[in-house]
Amino acid sequence: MPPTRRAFAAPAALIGAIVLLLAAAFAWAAGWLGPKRIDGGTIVTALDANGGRHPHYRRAHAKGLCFTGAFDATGNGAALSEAVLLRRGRYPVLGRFSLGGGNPLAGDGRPVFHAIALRLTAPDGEEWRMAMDHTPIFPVADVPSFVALQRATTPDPRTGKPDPAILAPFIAAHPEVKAFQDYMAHAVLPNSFANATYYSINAFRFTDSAGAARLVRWRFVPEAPLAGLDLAHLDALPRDYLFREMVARTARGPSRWRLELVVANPGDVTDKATVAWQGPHRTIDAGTLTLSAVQPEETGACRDINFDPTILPRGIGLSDDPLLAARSKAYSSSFNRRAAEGPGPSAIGQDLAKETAR
Ligand code: HEM
Repeated sequence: MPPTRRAFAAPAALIGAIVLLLAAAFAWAAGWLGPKRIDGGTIVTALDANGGRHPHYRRAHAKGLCFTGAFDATGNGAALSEAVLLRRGRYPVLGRFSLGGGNPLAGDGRPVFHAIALRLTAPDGEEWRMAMDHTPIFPVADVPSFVALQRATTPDPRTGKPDPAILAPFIAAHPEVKAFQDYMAHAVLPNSFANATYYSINAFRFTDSAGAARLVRWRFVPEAPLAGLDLAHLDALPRDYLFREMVARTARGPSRWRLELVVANPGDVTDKATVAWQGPHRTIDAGTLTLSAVQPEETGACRDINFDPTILPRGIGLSDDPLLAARSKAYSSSFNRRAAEGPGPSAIGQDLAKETAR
């Protein structure tokens, strides 16, 4: 019996649906559908526009100082992660202190991130790279908001300050920024790189040797007691005060921090860097970071490296926080630009060179 028209219509509709589905899948994979992805170059161009373009330097945290030291792991971190670097032992550390902002010669008296970047290396060459700020939270939680924040806070050339006509609508559309503003308004701005607590801010997924996974944020807590800069007279601070203080302090002896791993409680927000974890948490003392020597970027090993926080050892992985992937591509774009431009002289290196020439 010849097939009816109806019998032909059914497979034709099915084939049509499959073709549509494939076309949609292709469009999604190509980034034509779904949430618009922002590439690293766009993020870095927004940073350049905000801070003024400073070729040769990091597009954020441009002013820095290298250091070397060691991490002595207690072994307690093995309860959360199978990472070799959390097993009891001593591991070499390369690090970099920096201040937020894209101007490598800006003064130190600014209410900006005081920051540390670390690379811990295991005997088999495995690495754990981190970049941390002195605040437990970040102003925004996703990449479009980060780019919008750069645009909204770009100084107006006429006043040197953000244009209120652009900033006000941004703040209104981003109520999450308020938590960070409140934190900065009340927090102590450390008067030394050595007495700041440095926070991972983003959560990471730790997996132990039995395969159990937990979400963790961490912080490096200083041995040196916290003291603050005088917020009312930041302008009066000598240009390289914080960096020189660290050079002088290290000549007198090492600085130390305890690494605390903080495990998320059920219900903690783990995909938004704008939200702090409140109340008691299981906290593990994972070891001590000891800084023993500092070097200007010209002679240290921290300048020509990308402290991409997604370079992680086995046993530590990414959480669902979208900032992590964004950071990786932005750091990479910044690194590629500055690597192609060649390095420039650092603030503290210029100072030391002048002093030794005298
Ligand atoms: C979407 C969010 C973020 C973007 C787009 C971003 C962007 C950047 C860029 C472009 C650099 C320069 C990288 C290089 O040239 O090597 C940088 C450096 C840095 N960032 Fe971020 N960042 C973000 C979030 C964060 C967060 C949440 C933290 C703190 C937990 C942080 C801490 C740092 C530190 C410490 C450095 C300096 C690293 C070094 O010394 O090499 N950033 N950031």
